[in-house]
Amino acid sequence: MAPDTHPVRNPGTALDLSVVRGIRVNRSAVERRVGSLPGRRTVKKEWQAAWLLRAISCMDLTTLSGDDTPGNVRRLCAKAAHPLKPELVDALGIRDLALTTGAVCVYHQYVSTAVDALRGSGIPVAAVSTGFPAGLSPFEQRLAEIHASVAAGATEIDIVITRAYVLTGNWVALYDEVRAFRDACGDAHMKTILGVGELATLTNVARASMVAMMAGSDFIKTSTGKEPTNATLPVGLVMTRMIRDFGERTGHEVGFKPAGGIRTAKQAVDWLILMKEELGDRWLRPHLFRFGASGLLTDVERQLEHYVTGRYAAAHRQPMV
Ligand SMILES: O=C[C@H](O)COP(=O)(O)O
Repeated sequence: MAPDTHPVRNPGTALDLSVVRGIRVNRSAVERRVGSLPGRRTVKKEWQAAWLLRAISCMDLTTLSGDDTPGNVRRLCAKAAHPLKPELVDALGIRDLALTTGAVCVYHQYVSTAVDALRGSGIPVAAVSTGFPAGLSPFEQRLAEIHASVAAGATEIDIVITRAYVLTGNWVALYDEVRAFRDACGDAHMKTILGVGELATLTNVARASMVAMMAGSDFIKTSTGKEPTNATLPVGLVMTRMIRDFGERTGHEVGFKPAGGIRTAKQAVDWLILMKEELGDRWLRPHLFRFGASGLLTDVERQLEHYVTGRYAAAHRQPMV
């Protein structure tokens, strides 16, 4: 299944400060709602495999390590194109699906390596950009980084915001920054990383989400994977409620990408349940939902193997991606 292309983009709106300042989040209500989610939709065994295949198709298979090499990136791309072992594909009866991950996500340095490795596969390359992960390099340098990654063939750009703008309530500066990044992206789709673990409150997360969408983000993304706290379900609930709210106000659909610390098939299913409950089935497809994850595919493959054979593969037989 070649990843869905993004049919429509979010053009954004003017910054509406009265909307942004009017947003307040009640943490205990959020926690109650998150606590009720697992009981709402038990995923039956036979459906579990289908949900895990969906998780693969929505995965930005990621490597963002200081020791990345061209060889690692090429191996990651091969895995993205063929995420499951051929014998597992046959046992699941999904050869015709031609399943791939949603994208491969790398540092700028490896965009051209990934583009070459994925040529002909239809799998997009996403680049983390704008001084990832802290986002504190000079502004012109951050813009230049976007231009360079787009020129190298990235069709998705994951930008990071200046967290200080959120922490000081400088919504105009945040809007202008994200808008400038969006302009620099051109036709590349932009995912805006909020760095939620550094935003102090859920109200800040909600307001930053709204400003990022007003400024034209195609996706909002929780984390870089480098903050002390990354993707959590309460934060996910707040961000998806903002996506719903923005959609109701403007008619624009914005995607969601939880990232950082998502390593198990069970976590993946929890996130898919959240999306289905909060935003509906349209947000279970790669044009509106992605996992940002470096290690998740390993466990998903392991669980699918268990589903098929009734036992787990020995750890040494499970390739690390
Ligand atoms: O954007 C993706 C994240 O950096 C991945 O984080 P992870 O390595 O914890 O899965």
